[in-house]
Amino acid sequence: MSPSTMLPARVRDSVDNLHGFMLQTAGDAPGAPAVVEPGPGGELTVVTYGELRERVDEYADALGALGLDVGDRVILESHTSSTAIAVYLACCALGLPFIPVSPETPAKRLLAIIDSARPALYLQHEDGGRDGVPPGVGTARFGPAGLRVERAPEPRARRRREVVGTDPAYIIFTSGTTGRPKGVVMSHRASTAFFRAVHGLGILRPGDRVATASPLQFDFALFDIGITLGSGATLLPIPRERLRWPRRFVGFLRDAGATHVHGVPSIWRPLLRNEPDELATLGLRGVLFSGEQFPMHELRQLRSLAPGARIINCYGPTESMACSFTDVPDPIPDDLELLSIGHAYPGAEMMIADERGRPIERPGVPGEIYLRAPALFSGYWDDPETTARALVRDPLNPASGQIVLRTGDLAHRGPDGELYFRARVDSQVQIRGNRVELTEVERRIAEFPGVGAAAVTVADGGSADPVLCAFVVGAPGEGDPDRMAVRAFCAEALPDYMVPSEIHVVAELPLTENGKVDRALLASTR
Ligand SMILES: Nc1ncnc2c1ncn2[C@@H]1O[C@H](COS(=O)(=O)NC(=O)C[C@H](N)c2cccc(Br)c2)[C@@H](O)[C@H]1O
Repeated sequence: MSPSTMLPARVRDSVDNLHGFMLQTAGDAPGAPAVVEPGPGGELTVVTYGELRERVDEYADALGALGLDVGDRVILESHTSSTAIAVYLACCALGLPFIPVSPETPAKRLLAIIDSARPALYLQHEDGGRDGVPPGVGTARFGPAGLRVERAPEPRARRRREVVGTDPAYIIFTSGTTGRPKGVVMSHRASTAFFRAVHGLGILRPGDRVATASPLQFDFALFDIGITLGSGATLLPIPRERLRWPRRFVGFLRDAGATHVHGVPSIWRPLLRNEPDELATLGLRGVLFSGEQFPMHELRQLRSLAPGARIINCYGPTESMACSFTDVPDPIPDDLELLSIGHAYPGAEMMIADERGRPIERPGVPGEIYLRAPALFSGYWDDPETTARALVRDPLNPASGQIVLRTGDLAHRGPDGELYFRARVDSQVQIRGNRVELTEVERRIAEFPGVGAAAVTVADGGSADPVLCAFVVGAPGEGDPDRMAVRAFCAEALPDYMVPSEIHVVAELPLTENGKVDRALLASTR
């Protein structure tokens, strides 16, 4: 059933669209809880699927009245919330590509995104603090009372009639290495195909309560929204300020009755260090992590504090949403040094190939991961050259016209064909003429008994070779690791050019907006 807008229906139930996919439960069980979030007074309130659908219809009517055309972009500045989800699904129903940004996004970066995406409308919360949105972009505020337009979008020609499955559903702007933001465009067909395939893995079911830790501008958040609502489960957006206070983080999980926690590995570091006993009493049934490797000591500790929980290692770039979901073994074998990223989700396939695109079959030989899947991004916004480097002809059958994704990640195959992530292709450096994978050095340092997590960067060595710098935090419950002992531990297993010249013990590792370890910042602060 499409929203009751004044316009003729733009989306038919038979056409792939995230709106229909995520609200099917609203039809089956309107009374089921969709989102649990702090209300105006801070107390936890429940928004049911039926209430969510009503909000979506209200926002679709309000947005529909602005005369926007299919394909006109809408930027939403918000944390994850039932209102943000209602705006997101209303945009899907009207074919308005959704661009999420978080309130923490710096003004300069936001202006770069606006300059690139040329949105029709900029939406922020009723009491959002953003100003200075350039003229030419409509502005409005949303809240429980609905939508309030401040500056109407410019009138535009209406060329489109229906939302088509290959139309963009959302655009995620990631911080491109060149500093110019890269917009990853994902279509309705790709994202619904992905969620349908992943649904078969049985990660969630109705009644599960999923605490989501990622900011809205990270596709991890859109994944959590999609897989939770698509499974008829309940989403618990973790208030941002709680993530930084372990006791309040655990308190939220307990008060909201979380059964599952989804987030990048780094969200666990403060909890494991400061509130292990509280964590152990939560009775979590599932943990899903993605975005970076989970340091082995920390993962072992989490495993012991959530006995019986299904812990899933989810690997994949935003350009594909994800490639694989691999269960962490329970128990984790003592001699396990490297987590597998397994095989692609059902209906997709990962293969590895060398620099010249020749497939690699032999176990242990590293190569770049290529993904064959129905759920690939449409391309980078307004950047055909970079797109052509990522969406390439199938190396196995170039003549076929099939397009596969070059992930930019290095991996090798294990004995049963399962993959092991090694590094980003662009994170390899040359030290004294030797190729060094920074991730390999990090992994070795993180094996040292007293180290909880490590990050390795290269600092410009001036005229000489780049200098390997390691930043380490102590293992939970341990003091500062002995730097000389760490260095000796590296020298036992790594060639001398891979032994860090500098080892800095830090209280914590700095994180990016998306919660990953911020290596660029570490490299610049040495
Ligand atoms: N599990 C791992 N082990 C190791 N290295 C990982 C893992 N997952 C990623 N990465 C790295 O992060 C890169 C990608 O970064 S990204 O584009 O910001 N996307 C992400 O991080 C998040 C990713 N889209 C995602 C998040 C949640 C659910 C789904 Br479904 C998909 C990958 O190319 C890898 O280099």
